[in-house]
Amino acid sequence: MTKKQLIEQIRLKKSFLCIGLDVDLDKIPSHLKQLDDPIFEFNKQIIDATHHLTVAYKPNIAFYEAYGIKGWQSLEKTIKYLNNNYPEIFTIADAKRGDIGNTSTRYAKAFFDDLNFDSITVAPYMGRDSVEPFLAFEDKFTILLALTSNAGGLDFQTSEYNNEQLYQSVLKTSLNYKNSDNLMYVVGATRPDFFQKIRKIVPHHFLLVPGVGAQGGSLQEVCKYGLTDNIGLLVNSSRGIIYASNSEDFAEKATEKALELQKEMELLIKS
Ligand SMILES: O=c1ccn([C@@H]2O[C@H](COP(=O)(O)O)[C@@H](O)[C@H]2O)c(=O)[nH]1
Repeated sequence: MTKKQLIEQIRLKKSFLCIGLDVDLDKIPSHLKQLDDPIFEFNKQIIDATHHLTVAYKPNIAFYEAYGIKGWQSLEKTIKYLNNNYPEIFTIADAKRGDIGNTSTRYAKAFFDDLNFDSITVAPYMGRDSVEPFLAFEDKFTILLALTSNAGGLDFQTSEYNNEQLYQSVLKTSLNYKNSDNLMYVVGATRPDFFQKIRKIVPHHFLLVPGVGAQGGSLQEVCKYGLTDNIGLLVNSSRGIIYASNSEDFAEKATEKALELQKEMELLIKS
């Protein structure tokens, strides 16, 4: 998918919502657990119930790897289901990869070529040659961790380094990477005070913003400085939507939660 197509979808749906598919078998409704592939069935029903309200889905790969080969098969079925039935949806593999160049290339092939995700999250710590192999893929996006939502994110990301904080250095340095137009950045919704500074460095790049919902981040606060003329945000909620109920009505309840966020987004886009 191109950035232009993503922006068109945001404008069409009046939504910059990303729904996280972080499936935990201990949390899904019990009636699904008797099925052959409960993870895929859960995802399918969540996707069918929410696709009109969201522009992106973000399976966090850890939730699939945790179930071994069966989990990986559920992931494959989920991304195929999305690509076949809702090709307009932007897909994010939240895998947080990155390694020496030839290994990064293999990660990129796995997620972009084999699984056909539109984007992947990547850790910036190993630098240019660990990130550029992902950026080499046309119409695919590399979402670099900049300032994460978790408490420990401040252990290193705000440390001073060459008279600036490490996350600022990640943003500035990565803008010089080859194909840096293919970059997006992860910035936690729990860090609203940083958005103004971040937008000074990356005024046009998309930010993937997790931390609304279960982690307590505020959509309004994120949008105050995060929104751009082309929206420039994908705001993620995982548990707050997919586990709104653990009964037979889980998909309806997910629709209700997604609709609440979409309506809030619609107002913010207008204002
Ligand atoms: O800084 C980060 C980076 C990634 N995440 C991931 O996003 C979702 C958030 O889930 P919620 O249930 O909405 O809290 C999850 O997959 C995280 O691993 C993040 O939270 N913060």
